[in-house]
Amino acid sequence: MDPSSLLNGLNDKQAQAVSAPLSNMLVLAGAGSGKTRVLTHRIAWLMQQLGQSPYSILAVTFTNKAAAEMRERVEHVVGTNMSRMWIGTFHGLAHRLLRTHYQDANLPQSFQILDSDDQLRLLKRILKSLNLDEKQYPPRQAQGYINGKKDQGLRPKDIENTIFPIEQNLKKIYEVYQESCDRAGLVDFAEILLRAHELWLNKPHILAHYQDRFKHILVDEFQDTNAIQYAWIRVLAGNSANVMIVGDDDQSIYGWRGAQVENLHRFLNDFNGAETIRLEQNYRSSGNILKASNELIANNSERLGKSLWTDDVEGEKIALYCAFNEMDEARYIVSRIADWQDNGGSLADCAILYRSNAQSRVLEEALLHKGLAYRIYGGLRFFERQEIKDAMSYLRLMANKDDDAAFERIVNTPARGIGDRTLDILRSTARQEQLTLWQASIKVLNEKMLAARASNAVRGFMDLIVELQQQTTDMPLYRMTDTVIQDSGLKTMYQAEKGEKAQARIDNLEELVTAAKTFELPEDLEDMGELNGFLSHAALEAGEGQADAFTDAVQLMTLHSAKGLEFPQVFMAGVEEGLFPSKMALEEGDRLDEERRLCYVGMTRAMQKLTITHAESRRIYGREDYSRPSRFIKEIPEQYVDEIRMKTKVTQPKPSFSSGFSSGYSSGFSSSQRNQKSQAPKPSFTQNHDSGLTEGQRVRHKKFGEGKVLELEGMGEQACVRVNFDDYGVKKLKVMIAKLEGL
Ligand SMILES: Nc1ncnc2c1ncn2[C@@H]1O[C@H](COP(=O)(O)OP(=O)(O)OP(=O)(O)O)[C@@H](O)[C@H]1O
Ligand SMILES: [Mg+2]
Repeated sequence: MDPSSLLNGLNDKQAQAVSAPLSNMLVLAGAGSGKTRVLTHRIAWLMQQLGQSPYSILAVTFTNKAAAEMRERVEHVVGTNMSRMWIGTFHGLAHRLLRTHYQDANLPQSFQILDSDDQLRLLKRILKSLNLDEKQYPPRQAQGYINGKKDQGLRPKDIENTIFPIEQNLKKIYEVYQESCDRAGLVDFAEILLRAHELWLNKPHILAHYQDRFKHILVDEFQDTNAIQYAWIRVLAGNSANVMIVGDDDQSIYGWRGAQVENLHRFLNDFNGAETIRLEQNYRSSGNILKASNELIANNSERLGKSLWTDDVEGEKIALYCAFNEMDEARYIVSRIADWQDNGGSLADCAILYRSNAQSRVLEEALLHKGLAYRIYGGLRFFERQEIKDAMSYLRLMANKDDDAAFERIVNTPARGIGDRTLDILRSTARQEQLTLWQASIKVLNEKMLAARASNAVRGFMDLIVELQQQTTDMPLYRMTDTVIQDSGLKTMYQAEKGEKAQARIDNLEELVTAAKTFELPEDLEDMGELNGFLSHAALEAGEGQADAFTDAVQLMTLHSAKGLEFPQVFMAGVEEGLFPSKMALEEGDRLDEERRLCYVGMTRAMQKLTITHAESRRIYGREDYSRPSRFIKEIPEQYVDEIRMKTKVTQPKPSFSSGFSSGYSSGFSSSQRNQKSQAPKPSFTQNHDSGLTEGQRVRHKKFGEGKVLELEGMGEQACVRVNFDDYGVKKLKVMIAKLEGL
């Protein structure tokens, strides 16, 4: 391919970064300046112009969604299958390493991931067992302490003893917590990274293998790496890999979770000959939005300093709407989205961003009321919902009987007469004998430590798990999931609850079967088995995968999860003192700058139109607050803002807004304000293929039986096909190997 075509559509600075000789490099630039685009093109350049194999490339992105997009974009540019390239989040990649080298990492093959909710439950139990008062040692604080230490690479033995009893006890909690995770084969999120780092340090032959392999390491959003992530990359890179990092100090928004923006400087010191390339042209936002964002962020001190310009038109001013209350705010936003849609715009072009997850409920109600489809990223994550976690816990316990977190969750769900007293006996036996709860139950039963009824109940539970496991061994994953939902009694339990909420829970359980059906285990992880693969997928990709990509829907997410994304229409809701900046940030002075960066991230997501809203009163977290507009609004010069006046109050609510959304605002806006270009939907390609297969065709596979071809990609030896098998769900197969028979 002609090298210039890879550089087409790039400015000089971008082209310089993409086509640089092999070296270490930092691309430091503001929002929307094409950092991610440079990273993607660089990967293509490495392969096409410098003859590097995808096998030698490791790319780290911030979300699984971003990873999938990047893989797709690179495949599109280079036209080959990139399955041999490793690309993912820090957690996803580290998890993959641990799965592959579980023995060297001292983990059982069936180890499971402990999410933050389960982690908290486990800690509560540990506090109790140590006789520590939850008031003096709030479980969340202990959780923060443990995760914080792990993020710094510290085990309990690495933490110095202090004379302060609280610290000593926190350390003790960490110790006991870790022992019980290790016993149960559970790793929390921070542990995944820490163990992967320890794997480098303790197993030189494994490190050598990967150092030999990954000659090229590329990391997006580097400003948000924490100490352990930095160390992991540093060790892996050794002295020979070429590392390209891209980042923006103004978008560092995870300081509260241990991210260290100093890692950008550290990189320049630690990596030989690292050069900095700065990009200054913004291609995303129209003039007013960009200038307003620049002015806002200029209020921060200690910036590396960047200037961003655009040659795009001034565009529309930022709309600022002051609502009576949160319902009026939601209604306003929704009415604007409906207008946008009426003018031919697509819903997916609209994003509503908020500071706190709790804000989403009112927005959801307003969207439902208006009949607009929406999708939530993060927050109410599918795999975090109660009923899903219940069902997954059955699967987890079937995969690994020592999984204490799963045991605790379902031992009496649905209720089967195992009360607190019985559980206390199980827990204390487990603690005294250093056993897991499952092992402790066996002992308690054998030694007849329980009254007959309790003992029958525990036995019944254990039998159920063993039976479920035996009965489903040879089933495809989705049938296994379905069987568990039915035979565990979960479905019956939720059916008995009645009401809309219960129905939603049943719908979700059914959706879980679909999720299992469409789950694809990556080829190189086949050893771990479909069940373990699915469980890890649920823990790692919670929420990101929930979206049905085919429905046009408004996107709702927190400001944090909007990082790296862009939308023609952005609404920032609840921009009020105490909410954004948050109360906590206001109390701890040094966090104000980080909130401002978060505001900058939010504003710079907007391409054509940014709307900022705040409410005079707001009911949130169960109380009513009267609030002032955020200081961030005042920091945006007036010339970029169009303040929307509320229409005169109407006493009669509009009929279509009879419930809940009946406050003052009465009509939509003049259409002159809405002449935004709408974006055409992406075309979908149906291709013919040199394999002789076509999309939509029915085929037969020796093992998986009959199914329908969903998608074909790549050519020749690399050609792959995705087939939805009637009994086994979606599988991605190499055409050469699969030997599909057309029907
Ligand atoms: N040279 C260019 N010509 C035209 N469009 C470009 C160019 N470079 C980037 N873009 C477009 O500008 C937008 C922003 O690019 P990109 O997402 O790579 O920026 P970024 O620096 O990674 O932003 P963020 O800091 O928000 O992650 C994208 O739509 C991208 O396709
Ligand atoms: Mg980016």
